[in-house]
Amino acid sequence: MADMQPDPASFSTQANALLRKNLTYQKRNAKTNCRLISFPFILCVLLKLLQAVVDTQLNKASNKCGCQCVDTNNDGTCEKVCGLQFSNLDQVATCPIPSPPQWPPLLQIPAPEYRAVKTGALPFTDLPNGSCRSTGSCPVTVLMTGSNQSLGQIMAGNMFASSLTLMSSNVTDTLANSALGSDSEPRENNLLDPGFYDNTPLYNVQQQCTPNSTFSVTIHLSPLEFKKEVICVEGLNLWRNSSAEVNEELYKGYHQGNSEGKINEILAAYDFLNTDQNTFNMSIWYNATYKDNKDNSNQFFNLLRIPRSVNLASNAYLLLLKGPSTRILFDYVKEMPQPASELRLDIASLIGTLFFTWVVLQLFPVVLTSVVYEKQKKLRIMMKMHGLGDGPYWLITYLYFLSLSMMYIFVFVTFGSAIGLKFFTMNDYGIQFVFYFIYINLQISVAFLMATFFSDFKTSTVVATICVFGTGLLGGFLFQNFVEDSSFPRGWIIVMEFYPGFSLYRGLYEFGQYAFTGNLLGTSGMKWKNLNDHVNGMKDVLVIMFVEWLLVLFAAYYMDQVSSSGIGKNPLFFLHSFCNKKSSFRRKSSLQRQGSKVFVNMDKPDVSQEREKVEQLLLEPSNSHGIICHDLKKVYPGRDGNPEKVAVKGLSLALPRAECFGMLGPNGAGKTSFISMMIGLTKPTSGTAYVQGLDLQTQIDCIYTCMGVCPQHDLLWETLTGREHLLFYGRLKNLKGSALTQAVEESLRSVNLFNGGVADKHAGKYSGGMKRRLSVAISLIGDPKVVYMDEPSTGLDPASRSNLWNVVKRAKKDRAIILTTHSMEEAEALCDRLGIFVDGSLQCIGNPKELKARYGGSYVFTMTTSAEHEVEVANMVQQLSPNAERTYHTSGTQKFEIPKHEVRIADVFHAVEIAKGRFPVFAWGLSDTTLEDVFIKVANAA
Ligand SMILES: Nc1ncnc2c1ncn2[C@@H]1O[C@H](COP(=O)(O)OP(=O)(O)OP(=O)(O)O)[C@@H](O)[C@H]1O
Repeated sequence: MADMQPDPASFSTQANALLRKNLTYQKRNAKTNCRLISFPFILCVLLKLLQAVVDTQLNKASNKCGCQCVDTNNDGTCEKVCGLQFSNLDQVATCPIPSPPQWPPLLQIPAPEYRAVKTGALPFTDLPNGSCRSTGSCPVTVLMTGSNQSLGQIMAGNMFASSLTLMSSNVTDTLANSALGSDSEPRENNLLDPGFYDNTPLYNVQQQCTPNSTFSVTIHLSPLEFKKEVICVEGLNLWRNSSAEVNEELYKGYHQGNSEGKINEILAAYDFLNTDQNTFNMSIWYNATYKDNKDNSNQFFNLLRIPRSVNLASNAYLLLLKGPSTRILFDYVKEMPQPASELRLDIASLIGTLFFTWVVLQLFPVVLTSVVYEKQKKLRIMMKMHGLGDGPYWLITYLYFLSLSMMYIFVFVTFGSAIGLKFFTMNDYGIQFVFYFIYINLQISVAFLMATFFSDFKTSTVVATICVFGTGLLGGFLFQNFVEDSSFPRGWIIVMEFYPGFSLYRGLYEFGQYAFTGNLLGTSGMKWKNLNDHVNGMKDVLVIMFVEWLLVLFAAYYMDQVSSSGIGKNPLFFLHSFCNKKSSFRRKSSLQRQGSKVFVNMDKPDVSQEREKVEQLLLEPSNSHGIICHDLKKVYPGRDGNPEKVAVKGLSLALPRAECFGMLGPNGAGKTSFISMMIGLTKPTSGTAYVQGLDLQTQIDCIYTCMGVCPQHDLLWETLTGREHLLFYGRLKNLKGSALTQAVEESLRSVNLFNGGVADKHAGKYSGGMKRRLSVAISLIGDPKVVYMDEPSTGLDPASRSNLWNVVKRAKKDRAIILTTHSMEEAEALCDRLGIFVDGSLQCIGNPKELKARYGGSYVFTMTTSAEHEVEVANMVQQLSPNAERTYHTSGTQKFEIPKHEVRIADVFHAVEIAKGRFPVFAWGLSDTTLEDVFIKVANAA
């Protein structure tokens, strides 16, 4: 049997068909496209405008470097000179510093009560006793490691001259208090904070001093000089031979303590860098030795190097991105990075990060709702029923959304770069591409996975929108509270990064940070080599997202297979067979299994006979039948206190090729349940069916390749034309080139949709009847061997209906068609055989004539007279046929059923003529039994 199937379309043909359909559909949705594409433009322009507004504010005289008219040449002429010396605190940050001096090493000295002391939790014995904290006499402890101890000692000597110096503020002029010094709460290194520039060149401190004595140092910020009071501080330099030693000691202490609380103690004890325990950055310890590229020597001061300058930028992100920061500054920057006027907040970077998160996220609802929409509107299953395999569907839908999303991001990045947003221009485009690519893939996979849990696209839209905003907020919240807090366990951050919104935010934040810092320092943004930076989370984010993408994609495919798209597959579906498996063996075995259940219902010999025919066919397979249903049963489980419902009770039916079988039945009889099983919308509770020799239970995907369906409700894309629908389904049925064009034209002509340009009108603009005709045309295109039509002529005018009937009549010549209808006229006109289905089972089966003969072996005689002559009419009928039965009687009109074998038509005419002579007869009639009479009779009897 299986060899009789038409060649199914190959994977690439199906993919091609779907791709073309999607592209046409996308082209039609011009409004949505414009909105989608213009959004990045609008956003970029908005960012640029914002930047301009901020710049305007910063460029106001009150915020700009102060200027004065100075007689520089002593010739009485005034020349405008700007500079630090003419600026107040609001202006000073924007002053350019010509020929900036070398940036000196800076060290923040914690207040005495925070300095490192000996504690039980620490293995160090060379720290001072804790009592010094109360007296304020704790030395400033610096732990040094490296291979060159003498260099370290010399440098330390410079820092802490003799027993130690250093430094505090009390700036003598316009500069604000030093950020560095013995303030008990040292301030953050806000780039707008003038204290930031207040760097004391330690190497100038040459003189001996005793603790707490003060002396004045000169700060050279050419051409300016500042005098500054510094305080001598006692220092304690501890040498360790390697950072490994430091680590070991530190962690030993930690592990011995075996308590998380211990880490805080350790941090407190070592908090010689910082008064804020949470900002203690362990990485400073690890990087105790640092190789200077210039002289290739190990420089101890890099021990305290800021792990990456990006942290500086985080302070500049004002409130939004502000978090605890690394507060030590011990860096060696060659020169002031830029004129101070350039040191302003890159608001665009900041807002860019937030907006961009939102922009990328907003693609999520687009994908989710589209997938759920196709599922809810049954378009997905409709395509599947016409042969679109899961593979091509997944591939094309996935690639489609991927290209759409990538295009969207490409437009955004290109335009953003074109207008000079640092966020894009400063960071390596390669890293950006990889990041966006992986994230977009993850996002689409998550949308696909979520789509398997939704059946209503409106709900999914709401959920997706909540997800987007929730993700933004949660991502931002988590980030603000944990990532920037260097004491937060890294393991937890990695766990949090499994939440895609968080990883997105993290990645974009890293880009923003690098861009900002690069811009600030006049260097570059994130480069590939920066992925290895200790505190750069990008690498983790990329790896996590990549792994997650693969896992989610697999989960989405699996869930899609077992839970949705019509018959959900067995959870172990991947172990099952493929299309080309012969099914005859299965038939026999299933028959043998169920043989004992077969019963013969002598009340319905035609139904029993059909069942026997099915048994016979299953034992001796032949090619003669397109559909064989064997004991097909559907039971809906009880819900909300209702009992279970047996909708189809063991239906057996065999349909030869080239037969149109009509299924009649009252409402709720189970017709739709039967058709739904046959087209793979629901799973049979028991029994099975063979379509073209393929088992419905296990080979539904293969059955789809030779099946056509005209569903009860038209499943069409509103913005595709009738022709485009047929082209799409034709391609799915493996029609190509001129054969496709010809089939589509013929099809359009046959359902009267060809002339007058109707074929090229959007289906959304079709009348109900036109949609119905298109649905019928779709079900027949590509020569499917089995076709299901659920009330195909509903809503058609008589002319269209007759036209449609002709189409079906032509079509049934070489295919099996199952048709449900409530129109007896249609059933009689189209169906070779009929079955009347009541309460889940067939009550009778046969061709219309047989049924009428079997169930309607009588004539119907009707006569209308005045009321007083009713009895005479009844007597007349009684004389004609003693077994006649009055079936209807009201105010002079009576209806009788007269057994055909008891009467001759001529006798009836003769009797009526006589009656007319005796009393007035207003109307009379004699008719044969109609199918409707049979239907009512059978339905009532059942
Ligand atoms: N999903 C379901 N869950 C529970 N019961 C159902 C479900 N679908 C249908 N039924 C019940 O099964 C019976 C058969 O319904 P079905 O829709 O198959 O009848 P029908 O012959 O197609 O009716 P109509 O001609 O009105 O479309 C009805 O009693 C119906 O209430």
